[in-house]
Amino acid sequence: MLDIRTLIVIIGLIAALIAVVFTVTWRRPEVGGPAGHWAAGFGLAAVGTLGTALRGVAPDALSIVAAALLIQLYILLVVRGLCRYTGHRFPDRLAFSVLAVFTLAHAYWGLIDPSMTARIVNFFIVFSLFHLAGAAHLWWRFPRRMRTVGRLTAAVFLLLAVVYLGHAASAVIVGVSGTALTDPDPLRALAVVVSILGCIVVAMTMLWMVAANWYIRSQEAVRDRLDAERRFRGIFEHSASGIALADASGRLMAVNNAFAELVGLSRASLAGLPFDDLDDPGDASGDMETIRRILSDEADYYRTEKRYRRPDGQAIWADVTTSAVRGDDDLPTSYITVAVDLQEKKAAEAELYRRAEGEAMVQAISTALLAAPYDQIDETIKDALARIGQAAMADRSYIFQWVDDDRRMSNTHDWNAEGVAPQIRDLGDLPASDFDWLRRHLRERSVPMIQSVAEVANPGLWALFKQREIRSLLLIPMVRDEGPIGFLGLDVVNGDRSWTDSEQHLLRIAADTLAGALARQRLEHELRYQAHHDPLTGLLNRRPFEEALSQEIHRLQRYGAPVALIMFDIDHFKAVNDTYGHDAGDRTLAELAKGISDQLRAGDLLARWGGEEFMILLPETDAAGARQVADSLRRQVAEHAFSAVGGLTISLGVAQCRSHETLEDVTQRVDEALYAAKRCGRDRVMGDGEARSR
Ligand SMILES: Nc1nc2c(ncn2[C@@H]2O[C@H](COP(=O)(O)OP(=O)(O)OP(=O)(O)O)[C@@H](O)[C@H]2O)c(=O)[nH]1
Repeated sequence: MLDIRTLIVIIGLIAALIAVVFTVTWRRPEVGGPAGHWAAGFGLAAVGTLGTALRGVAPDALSIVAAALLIQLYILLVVRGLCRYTGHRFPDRLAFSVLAVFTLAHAYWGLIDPSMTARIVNFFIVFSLFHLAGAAHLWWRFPRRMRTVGRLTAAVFLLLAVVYLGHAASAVIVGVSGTALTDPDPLRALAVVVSILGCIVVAMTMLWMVAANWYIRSQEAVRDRLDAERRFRGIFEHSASGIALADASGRLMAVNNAFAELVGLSRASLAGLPFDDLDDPGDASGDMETIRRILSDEADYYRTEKRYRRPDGQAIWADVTTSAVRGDDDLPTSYITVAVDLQEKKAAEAELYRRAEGEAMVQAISTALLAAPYDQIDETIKDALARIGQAAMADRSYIFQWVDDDRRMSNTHDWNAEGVAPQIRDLGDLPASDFDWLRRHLRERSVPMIQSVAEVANPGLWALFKQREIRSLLLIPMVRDEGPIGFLGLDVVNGDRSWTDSEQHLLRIAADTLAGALARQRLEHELRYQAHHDPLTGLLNRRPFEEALSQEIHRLQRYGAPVALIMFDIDHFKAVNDTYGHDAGDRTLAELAKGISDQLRAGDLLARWGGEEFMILLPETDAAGARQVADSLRRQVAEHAFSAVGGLTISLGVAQCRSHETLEDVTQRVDEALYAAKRCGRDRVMGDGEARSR
């Protein structure tokens, strides 16, 4: 059997051990300050209990006083820690003043009035009052949100106060009934009571701490959830990204403003809408299958780039991340989609792509135009216009050039998208004065871009564009060193369109390339003209005439089509020169060429053969027909009064080509006929047969 004092010592030691273990191990950082207070409280409780136990070992009034003091201090600190933790102000000065008074009272009764009854009564009453005050405080003054804990603790305090009062009452009764208080048994009984009470307090406090800890945790969980919800709501409402919550069936439950803005619908109209109704019909994204996998916990999230379709038909690119929203059992119940608007990125990508395509287009057309032979320049320009029109997303691309010494404007080349009516036939010859407004632009090398014809203020222009069903247009000057030669035009008839600076830059390069090709064409045309024409009379010269004659001989040989030649020259032209001067002779030659040329049919070809000799090619004509023509010409010349020299005559030789002969053969025969006409007296026509017979 254990001695009762040994038992008390053991209980006290266990309590002290619990306190030390608690002090060392219980360091939850989130509890912080209160843990320290509680640990200190436990330490004091242990010491108090030990003190009480020692009192049992060595009965002494001082040890009871010390124990009482320590236990009260412990309770005070526990309540104070709790108050600090809950943010409630603890009346430090008042509490410690009361404690000091009670301690002095203990000291007085313990030391000065050693009456045990007085000490015991005093001890229990003070203890009881202290707990009553604590209970009242916890009951009424505890923070509202922890009221349950406060009132639970108050109830414990109240219970303890009642117990202490009971003890005080029993001590009085024992004292009154004359029990010898010096009897070791009542003292031992008292020591046991005190130590047991100490242990009860420790145990209750531990219980209370566990309950408080649980309560705090649950409060923290609620608070965390509320915080998380508040944070989520803040992110949801103010996020620049679109956020949409949808239930397991794919119907939208909530969307934020950014999402509503992204898809072009109001938040109210989006609620309850099937999420996939917003998808662009052109995208078979297979979202629902992936979402099914997320909802059945087979995938965490998925991210993709997809298009939503706005009510106005515009497709909007978005970077979309979809993940599951989990319920209390941690299983996916719905899903959340975060959509980041990619329009700018996609537009930049498209712009880069278009620029690269535009550069490739410009490169290709400049190579093709540079390499194009003279007779294919027009075709190559048309191909280039097709490429330019398609790259610039226009419905029509065309070239206008100033012609006739800038007096007229002509639409010389065009390309029209499928289904777009060509305009070139009506625009081949326009007065340049209609384009004065344009000339101003071109002179300044500015690009007149009309994004929407509806904005055009000039009524004449507006009517012109309207008549041609033009909605937007861009005109780019084509300028050479010598000045503007025309412009490259782009029309849009199926909607409004604007061209970015970089597009305009590329189109300017394309227009310069086209201008270069046109200039080369003009130059070559000029050189060819000069090479093929006689500058004095403007007639073809000998070489191209021979080419034409060869072709006719070929036709004759192949199809038997008759062809005849007339060769003529002015009679005594030397005398004309000598009499009137060389210049007058020149003017006379030009006048004769014009007069003869006016008399000929459209298919006939007049050329200056050399000196004052001319040759006429008469396709589909036999010798008799040629002779008739020659006679008529001779007569008209003879009757004509030349401005510089007056009357003149010409001699003419006629020959019909034979199918087996060469160009040299036939020209020689016609030359012989002319020679015969000269020999026979001039101012006459001679056939080659006649020439030989003479
Ligand atoms: N003004 C001028 N005279 C030219 C031109 N080409 C040739 N002639 C002249 O034409 C004359 C031709 O003289 P001829 O060959 O003797 O012939 P013709 O005087 O006309 O005598 P027939 O032909 O025999 O009637 C020469 O005096 C040339 O100088 C030209 O381009 N301009």
